[in-house]
Amino acid sequence: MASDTTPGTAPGAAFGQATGAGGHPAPGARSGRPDDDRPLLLVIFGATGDLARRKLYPGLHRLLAAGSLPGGLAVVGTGRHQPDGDYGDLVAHAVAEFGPDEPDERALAALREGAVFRTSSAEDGTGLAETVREARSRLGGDCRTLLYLSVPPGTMEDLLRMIGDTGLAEDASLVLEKPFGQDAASARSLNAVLHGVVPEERVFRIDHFLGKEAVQNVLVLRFANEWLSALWSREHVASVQIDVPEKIGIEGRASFMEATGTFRDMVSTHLSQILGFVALEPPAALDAASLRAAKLALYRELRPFDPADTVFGQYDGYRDEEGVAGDSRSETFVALRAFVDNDRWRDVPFLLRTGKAMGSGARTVTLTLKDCREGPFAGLGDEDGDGPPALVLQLSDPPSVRLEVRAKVPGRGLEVGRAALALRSEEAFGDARPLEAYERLLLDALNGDATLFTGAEEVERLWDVCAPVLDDPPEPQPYEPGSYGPKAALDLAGPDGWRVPES
Ligand SMILES: NC(=O)C1=CN([C@@H]2O[C@H](COP(=O)(O)OP(=O)(O)OC[C@H]3O[C@@H](n4cnc5c(N)ncnc54)[C@H](OP(=O)(O)O)[C@@H]3O)[C@@H](O)[C@H]2O)C=CC1
Ligand SMILES: O=C1O[C@H](COP(=O)(O)O)[C@@H](O)[C@H](O)[C@H]1O
Repeated sequence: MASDTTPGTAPGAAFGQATGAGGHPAPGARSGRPDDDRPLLLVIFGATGDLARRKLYPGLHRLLAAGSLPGGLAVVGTGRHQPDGDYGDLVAHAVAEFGPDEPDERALAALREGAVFRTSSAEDGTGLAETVREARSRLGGDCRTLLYLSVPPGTMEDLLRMIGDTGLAEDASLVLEKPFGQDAASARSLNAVLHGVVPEERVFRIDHFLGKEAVQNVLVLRFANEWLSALWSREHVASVQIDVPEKIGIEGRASFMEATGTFRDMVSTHLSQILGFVALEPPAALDAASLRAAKLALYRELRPFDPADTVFGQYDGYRDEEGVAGDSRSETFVALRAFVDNDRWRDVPFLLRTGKAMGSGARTVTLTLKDCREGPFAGLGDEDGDGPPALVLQLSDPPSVRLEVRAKVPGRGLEVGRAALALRSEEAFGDARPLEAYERLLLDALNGDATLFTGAEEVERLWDVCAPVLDDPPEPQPYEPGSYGPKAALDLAGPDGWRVPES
């Protein structure tokens, strides 16, 4: 926990393909040159959408600027509707709006130069297939192709059929955005269609929270520190909170929120994936097969979410947003209490919370530790009101970690106070420039590394876990924008409450 770690000295395992000392490259390391020099064709479905503009184009720009992509790069954007104006302009505006203050002009020019748009739909992909064939032959015979489905979950299955029928998937890999399906039945059906189009080895189901440094750090903290591993169970942990509040509202994504809701958008995906990393048993290795096996085993022991332990909320004013129904019952907030029925976690509540238009954007995983049960300090109360000791992992970029402990207050006697040991990544590893989650995962997918992508079986199992709440959703309760959600959600956390980190 001390913040005096020597930069660059962290030994041992990381994620990804094996090279170098300890058998692995440092995750997120910028090599300044691509892992694979073959030309690259990226086909983005949903190319005019929010995600493409907010993350994919700025991410590609940064990767190009860092020299991490091959010179021969072409982007084919597609969707049912032609963008207003030139596609290259849309890409450039997205980089200007969501990228760095001063874009790298050469990278931007390269991105624009290789960008073309062609309309397509689930019913008709012939024009797109033609454009893709032309782009591939321009790039050369050995070009790699990545199809990125950045579209709403309900549209993927029909698009995949079209992709299969038109031959677009030949020799291509597929990245599919979350949520994967909308429930257990649709996820199973989607997997079946998908596997008829490409084998699982060429499938990359993305959950970008797994691309975040702070989320990967959960695994390193747990498994690279023997003493922390020893602490990581019901023996010492009283409760776990996974708190992902967002200050932003729906940012114009009314149709997405109305169709999907926060439970499917955030809980069945990001929060459950974080829970997976926090709670899984030690994986045999840090590769795709081992990590997926460990998560699947954990999710099989995760008790299906109980509607009685779930609170849905909707912020006041949501129904006035453009595109939202006046009587909408879509939830913009979810809090729930979950349990893992195994020897490590039996009876330890896992509290999950996320929502839009909330009072804080500080995302945290908090392991509240048990109070001393024996010895001279047994039975210490919570006189200072700060709650028991806790390990607080801040899911920020860069990450930070606080171990909140009891310590002696200087002076006569043995007065007990609270203090924190803190690790701030930017102080500890100053020069290590992290990749943004989408940059990291785009690179991994391009290089065929599926370690940080989700597997077919685990997503299906997670939908089974979600089924009781999907079948019997609680009525959304109103909450004020800028608050911490409805009162019922505050009560869910019990007497210790939700721990909101110091900013
Ligand atoms: N926005 C975000 O911050 C994030 C989004 N995601 C995920 O990314 C995916 C896309 O999200 P986002 O960009 O926000 O969504 P948008 O609502 O902005 O839609 C993306 C694109 O999908 C296309 N589309 C919509 N319906 C269809 C259809 N029936 N057939 C073909 N294309 C269709 C639209 O283009 P057109 O109308 O031209 O067809 C649209 O531009 C979702 O799965 C979401 O969960 C993940 C992380 C973050
Ligand atoms: O997948 C999604 O994630 C974003 C939050 O991701 P972040 O990395 O920008 O914090 C969320 O706002 C969006 O609703 C959801 O679709």
